[in-house]
Amino acid sequence: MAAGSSCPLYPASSEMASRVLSRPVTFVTGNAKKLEEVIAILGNSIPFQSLKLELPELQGEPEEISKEKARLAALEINGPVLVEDTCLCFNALNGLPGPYIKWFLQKIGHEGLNNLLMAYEDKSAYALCIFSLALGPRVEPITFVGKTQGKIVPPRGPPDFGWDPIFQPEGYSLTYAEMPKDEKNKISHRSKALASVKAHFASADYVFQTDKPI
Ligand SMILES: O=c1nc[nH]c2c1ncn2[C@H]1C[C@H](O)[C@@H](COP(=O)(O)OP(=O)(O)OP(=O)(O)O)O1
Ligand SMILES: [Mg+2]
Repeated sequence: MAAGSSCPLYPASSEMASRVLSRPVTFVTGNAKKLEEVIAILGNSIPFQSLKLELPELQGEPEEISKEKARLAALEINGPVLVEDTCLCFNALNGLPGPYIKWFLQKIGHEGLNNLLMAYEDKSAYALCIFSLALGPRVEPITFVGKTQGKIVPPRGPPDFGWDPIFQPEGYSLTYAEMPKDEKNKISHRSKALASVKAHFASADYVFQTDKPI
């Protein structure tokens, strides 16, 4: 879903409806696994490049955290950027750990996350991905949200990406970690959000001046 904002772009000429971006969008993340998935899901649909950068993250509501990341990234890059923030939300805990999942995972691991739900019958959870696109440093970011419902289970599958081993999406008997990558990428929070990003680019009619030096 795109929470709208006006586009700041400058038309190439007054007659042209297309919007010209000075260069391809830079996807900024410090997480190589996220980047792998974004590359696999986007394919050639949007011209983009990537930059590995650890951005400071606000505390607060997921959408604001993601937007603020985009603002900081756009300032850093001085151009169009795409970032995302991912949450893992436990229904029994009213959505926590949510955006703080990275720190929970780091400190208490898969077992600790399961233990958080020990006192509750309700093990349901959802994975939430919020992409923010900022077309430049002075432009309000636009957000795109993807959500996948599931439940928290004892870890199964390779532990190579975050909380994948403990998240079993609804309607599946495998955890994200046990699924073949292309299967996860069909149903994941990230692919749902990226479907909206792609739709936005398909309808926005941007023109990329890829010949310009960065
Ligand atoms: O599909 C996923 N499957 C499993 N784990 C995942 C997934 N997506 C993010 N994760 C992990 C990474 C981090 O521990 C936390 C989100 O935190 P988040 O701030 O969004 O990611 P990050 O700091 O690793 O990268 P970034 O530089 O883009 O902020 O959940
Ligand atoms: Mg982060």
